[in-house]
Amino acid sequence: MTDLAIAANGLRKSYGDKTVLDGIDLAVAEGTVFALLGPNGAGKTTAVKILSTLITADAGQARVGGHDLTANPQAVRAAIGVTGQFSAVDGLITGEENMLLMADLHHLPKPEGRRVAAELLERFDLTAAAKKPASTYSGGMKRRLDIAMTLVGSPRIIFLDEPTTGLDPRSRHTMWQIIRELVTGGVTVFLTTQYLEEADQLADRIAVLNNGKIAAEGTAEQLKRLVPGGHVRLRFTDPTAYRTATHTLPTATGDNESLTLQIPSGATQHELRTLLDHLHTTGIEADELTVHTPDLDDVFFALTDTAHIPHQPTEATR
Ligand SMILES: Nc1ncnc2c1ncn2[C@@H]1O[C@H](COP(=O)(O)OP(=O)(O)OP(=O)(O)O)[C@@H](O)[C@H]1O
Repeated sequence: MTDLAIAANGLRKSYGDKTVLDGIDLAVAEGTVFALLGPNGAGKTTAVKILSTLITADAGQARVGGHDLTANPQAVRAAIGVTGQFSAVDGLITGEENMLLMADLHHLPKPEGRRVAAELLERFDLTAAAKKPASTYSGGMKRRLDIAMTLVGSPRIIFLDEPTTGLDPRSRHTMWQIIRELVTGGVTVFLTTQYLEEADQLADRIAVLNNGKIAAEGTAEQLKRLVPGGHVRLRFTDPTAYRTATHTLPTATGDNESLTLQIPSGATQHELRTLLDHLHTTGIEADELTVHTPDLDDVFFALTDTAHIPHQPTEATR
């Protein structure tokens, strides 16, 4: 079995009479990306704070980097890096000075600190801006500097709390690339996000946090199989063909305005072939056939309290 970078059991945390974490278990294998998904206020940041020793849990145990959180928080701190929603970047000093400050905090000898800072600034495409005050950086540059600062101490485990919130699509993709490179280098990434696509793109395993509990956990594919929602949609331009199809497909729901039919389907090869055979033998010609398979949005809406939020499903047109 792969060694676990993070292993937590029965973590609980309440603020007053509000239970934020109601006994959560986590297992994150070394060198993987784990995404903790959840709606606003679900307790994602609280989980990160506990696992990174910033606050203590009311109950439960956890080992991070092989060290017990309660017995050996110093060793945990030495093994991890944390980039939170409130960045460690000091806007009044330059990017380079921020990096050198981190190198000092990690007690790196001066020449070593300068070398590491220069290397990381280069790696995160910040060399040109290195001598400018960090307050003049864009949101994406600040996030990159924040991660670069986290890497000064060469952590094996990195907690990224909503690393791409508020970033434009290009900066988000750059951040994803950075995260992938970290993992290729053997780092374990514990990520919180509200972006389902982000979890889908990056995470080896995903846990959905809701009402203080892990509502579901698995790979993106496993989670997608948990929810119904797969269907085939047929669109017609000929009202007669539409009506005939409606009569011969009893499980279909129709929209008379747009002349479309929605047929529940797991979108397996067998189900699709059966449907296509049926259309062929009954002589029904649809103008368009689209297949919808459940995506992480479906999972999220099915498992969390936000089911009322409308969303646009992703569709593959055939
Ligand atoms: N120090 C605190 N004192 C009291 N309540 C707190 C404290 N910290 C967090 N909470 C509450 O705990 C709940 C979970 O907060 P947390 O920040 O962990 O959620 P989150 O999932 O990270 O949300 P978001 O996506 O909005 O960042 C919220 O209801 C929050 O108001």
